[in-house]
Amino acid sequence: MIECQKVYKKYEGNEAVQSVELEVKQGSIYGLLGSNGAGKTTLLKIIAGILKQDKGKVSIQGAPVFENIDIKKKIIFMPDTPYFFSQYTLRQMANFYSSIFPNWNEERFQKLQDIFEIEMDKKLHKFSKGMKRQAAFWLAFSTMPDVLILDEPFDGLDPVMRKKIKNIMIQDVAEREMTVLISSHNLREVEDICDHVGILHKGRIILEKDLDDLKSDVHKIQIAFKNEPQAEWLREMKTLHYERRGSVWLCVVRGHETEVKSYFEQYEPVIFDMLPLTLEEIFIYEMGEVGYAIQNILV
Ligand SMILES: Nc1ncnc2c1ncn2[C@@H]1O[C@H](COP(=O)(O)OP(=O)(O)OP(=O)(O)O)[C@@H](O)[C@H]1O
Repeated sequence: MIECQKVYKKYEGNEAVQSVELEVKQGSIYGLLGSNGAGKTTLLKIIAGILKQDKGKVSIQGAPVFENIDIKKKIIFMPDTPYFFSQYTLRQMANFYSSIFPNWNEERFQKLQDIFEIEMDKKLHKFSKGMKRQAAFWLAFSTMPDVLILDEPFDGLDPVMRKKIKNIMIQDVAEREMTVLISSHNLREVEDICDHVGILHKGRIILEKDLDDLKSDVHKIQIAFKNEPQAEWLREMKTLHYERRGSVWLCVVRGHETEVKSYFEQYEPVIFDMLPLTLEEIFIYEMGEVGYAIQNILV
């Protein structure tokens, strides 16, 4: 659905996006994570066809996006600061959107009044930051987009509104296979809705994973023995981390659950617990392995 091949963009000597390969499948929600200045906005604008890459290919539904009006009618790009015509009300903005987006759904727009807490006939520039964000989502959802590209979309929204918006998004993904690409510098903000995540660091994707694979593949083990095994007992395991707390070992290992279990059970432990890892822990261990600090996206 969304495909980037070796995408590169430079601003006056600053290589903002470097050889990025990225694929977002139809009906998937992809979280693009990265610290400030990582290149997220630049990449999203390239994908949305607002900026042109210097090198590489970008396509949506198999077609290049830049200057492609037909594709752009099916995409919504929501910038980190929503933009509206300065003197317009939400109703007037809606009329404008309906003239541009052929799939505009007036019935849905009316229905969403029950969700969003903003007045339709008040000028948008008088709204607070969070209300403007609500208005942007209201308009976006009413265009029935095939692809939603969101730059830091939850900034300024209260927790209740975040939840409501995430629910509508998930519903659209489930019911009509909408594809979503969300940038964020905060893993916790997006981990409950994304099925894929990619981490952008200094213009490069340094990690890309399916979240279910990630969660099912990494395990935290607490283990203790009556008779301690030989010093190199963990050598056969793909170990991301281990430490000893008194007589109990804490190990983070990668592998299939059954294989991991049978490996540890051969040592006949007196304590053996497999504990779930939070996504945050998985990232810390994974990234530790490739040698990058990612504290910024885990705040
Ligand atoms: N218009 C521009 N002209 C020159 N350099 C730019 C421009 N826009 C972005 N950059 C640079 O490109 C790099 C990537 O910026 P970008 O805005 O894409 O990062 P980001 O990951 O979205 O950051 P943030 O999380 O802070 O919004 C940064 O070093 C930035 O200074």
